Amino acid sequence: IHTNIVIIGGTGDLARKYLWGSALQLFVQHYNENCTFSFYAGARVTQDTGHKALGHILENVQCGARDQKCEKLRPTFIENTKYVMLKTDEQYKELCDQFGSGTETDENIQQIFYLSVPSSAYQSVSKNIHTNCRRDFISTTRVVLEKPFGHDKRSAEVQAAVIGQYFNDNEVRRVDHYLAKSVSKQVLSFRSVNRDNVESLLSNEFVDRVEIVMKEQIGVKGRIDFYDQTGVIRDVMQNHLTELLALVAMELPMNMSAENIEQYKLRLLSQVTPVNKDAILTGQYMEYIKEAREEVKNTSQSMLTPTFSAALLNINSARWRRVPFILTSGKHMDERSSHIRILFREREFCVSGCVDGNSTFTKYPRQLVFQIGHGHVPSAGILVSRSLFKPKWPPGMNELPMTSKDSRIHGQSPGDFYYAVPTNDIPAYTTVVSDLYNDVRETFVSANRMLALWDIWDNVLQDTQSGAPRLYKKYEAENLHFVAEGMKLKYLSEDLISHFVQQEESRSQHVIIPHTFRNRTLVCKSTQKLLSDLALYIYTCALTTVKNRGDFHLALSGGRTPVVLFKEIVSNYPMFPWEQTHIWQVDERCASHDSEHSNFLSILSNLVNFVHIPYFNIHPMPVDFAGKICDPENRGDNLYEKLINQNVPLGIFDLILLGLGTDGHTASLFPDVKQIEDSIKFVSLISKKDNSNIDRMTLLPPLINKAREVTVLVTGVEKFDILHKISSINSVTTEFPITLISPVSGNLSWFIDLEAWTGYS
Ligand SMILES: O=C1O[C@H](COP(=O)(O)O)[C@@H](O)[C@H](O)[C@H]1O
Repeated sequence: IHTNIVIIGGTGDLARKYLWGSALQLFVQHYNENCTFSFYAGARVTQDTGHKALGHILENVQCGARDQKCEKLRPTFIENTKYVMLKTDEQYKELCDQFGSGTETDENIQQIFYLSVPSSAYQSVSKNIHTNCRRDFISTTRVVLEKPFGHDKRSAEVQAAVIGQYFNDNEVRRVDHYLAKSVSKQVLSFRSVNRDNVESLLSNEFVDRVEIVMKEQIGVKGRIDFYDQTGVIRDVMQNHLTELLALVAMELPMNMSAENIEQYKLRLLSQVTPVNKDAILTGQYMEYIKEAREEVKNTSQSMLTPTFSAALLNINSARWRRVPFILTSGKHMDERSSHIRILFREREFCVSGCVDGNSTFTKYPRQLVFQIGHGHVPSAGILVSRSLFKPKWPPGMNELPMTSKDSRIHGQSPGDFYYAVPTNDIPAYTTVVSDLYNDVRETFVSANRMLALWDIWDNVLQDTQSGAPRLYKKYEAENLHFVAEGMKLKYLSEDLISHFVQQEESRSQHVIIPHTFRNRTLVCKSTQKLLSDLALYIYTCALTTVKNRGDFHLALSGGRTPVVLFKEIVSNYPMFPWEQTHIWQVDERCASHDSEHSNFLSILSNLVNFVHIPYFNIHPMPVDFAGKICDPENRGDNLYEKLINQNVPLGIFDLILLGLGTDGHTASLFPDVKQIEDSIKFVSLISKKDNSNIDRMTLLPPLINKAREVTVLVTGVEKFDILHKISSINSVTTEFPITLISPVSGNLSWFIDLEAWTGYS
């Protein structure tokens, strides 16, 4: 077998820190004359720059102490590792053309592409691989993806669908490196060899609570931009911690095949009740906002980013009902520890001679701990309270006496535990790469599981985005102690720090963002995040509409705001179904199409010119008849109405993009203009002049309100006042024409940036 491993993003951080070292280990483990490898680091920088960067990385990829086999093979590994510039189709093709050369028999060539690149690049990289690297002689193709797998369920589905255009499920591997940690790997084996003791104990009859913890001492300085979009919930709780929960809580199959394990995990995840806003707390370390100011332009989102969270999860099954699973994770915590701690209820009561350490009586608490990483133990391993039961250890675990400089470990003295550690504590990424090669499926997250994980967290993410997290001091997070009351979590003490910091820095105005505005959906985020969400919304709507109805009729407004949105769509969605999309105009100025005032010119030069859309799918408003601009005799408005009736089924647009003026106008429906009340017509000329003193043509409310989706994009501080005014008007008034917009059976979604929402830039 010859295996080609391409690490795309091969000179980046993850590759430098973990992947190349793991690749060397893989090579040392498997290389022989029948099992050969070529490694490639792919990136967008030039051959020369990339080659130097890779050389530098490989110099630092070293063997373990006294690993002679590795020392001997390391030079061959380096010889077989090359840098390739991967930017264009040709470069991908040239790379993959090399895969077939050599002495191997044709059917024994594998290709593995590790995408160590931002997830926004997954689509274009996947397309390049699919287009240029599919060959008959390749027996196996794998693409490896790192999280984030979307930022909510919907985007995760879109990401999966996009990747699914190029690779089938069997070819895709999604990495959660917590599944590859040596102790995580032993959880099911431990449960299995102790089936008789443990399985009967793991239930609501005996378990008081389960704590799943990932505390880190590092912060996120240098990564604020990423972290503002992620926060601790998306970064680790939705994936690592919930995966750990599944490992301890799933039913244990008799036959531990990969398929069974997957099915049992999916069943368990479907029984976890989606996290509710009362069952989650968030915090932020105090320096975060300062770091954000140095790293990102707009910090209005940063104020809301959680760097700590605690959540109470419930499993709706006979085995686990009413047992609280408490998940906690934070940056800049007092210690580094990741563990699953199962605490059992007390059922025995001491009466005499019960002093700790002196008595043979059961010690409190009784617990089973999977120490996944760090903590106060000498090394990651499994701990069982001696008073619980004497465990058997699965193959690959070594029992050790517990020694520790700390007098208490998880609340017990070290000697009170049975303790075992993995014989080989292999770094997580070494296991990831090895399991990738050996096709060990349990280490990776299937598409179904990824979506099941989102089902648990999807709803609550919106809620946690709207309130400012409680502030805490670095390494001293006493302010975050919390209490579980029924199904709710509450902080134990008053929030004194936030109050103090607000006074000090007049920091935040505690932005409250509800789910709705004027009784319709509200999405409110930093400008960039908002634009990318709206672009994704339009893309998803286009895909679904094309799938269900064949054509996608999109009506676009003019003005400056949509221009940035067009750019977002053009650069992020090369697979947008333009062939099936029809572009219509919401409104137009009475000016020739090559005039700087023309909305059509703006749509043309910022969108249409960058995409492959059939010419006859573009429908400009007819304002210019051989130089006669908006001449009433030409009846351009009637003509456009007719065109719409002929081309848009039932005159129902699939999506209309609107904006909002500071005076409350939308489309070219200006305040108190008589035509905007016309209840018969769909399109009209508007004689009211705006600042530029130019007449307009516009779609009218009866037509707009028939649409399936209407989105109103509102950005910038100058929109704060008008939003405030219309927020409390429930009636329809021509004083604020936006109030006339209310789709009859379609959706109306407000996309408002934080500047417009708060009035602060
Ligand atoms: O996935 C992630 O994990 C790391 C922590 O990993 P560990 O193996 O050192 O426990 C975390 O720092 C990072 O934010 C997160 O994306």
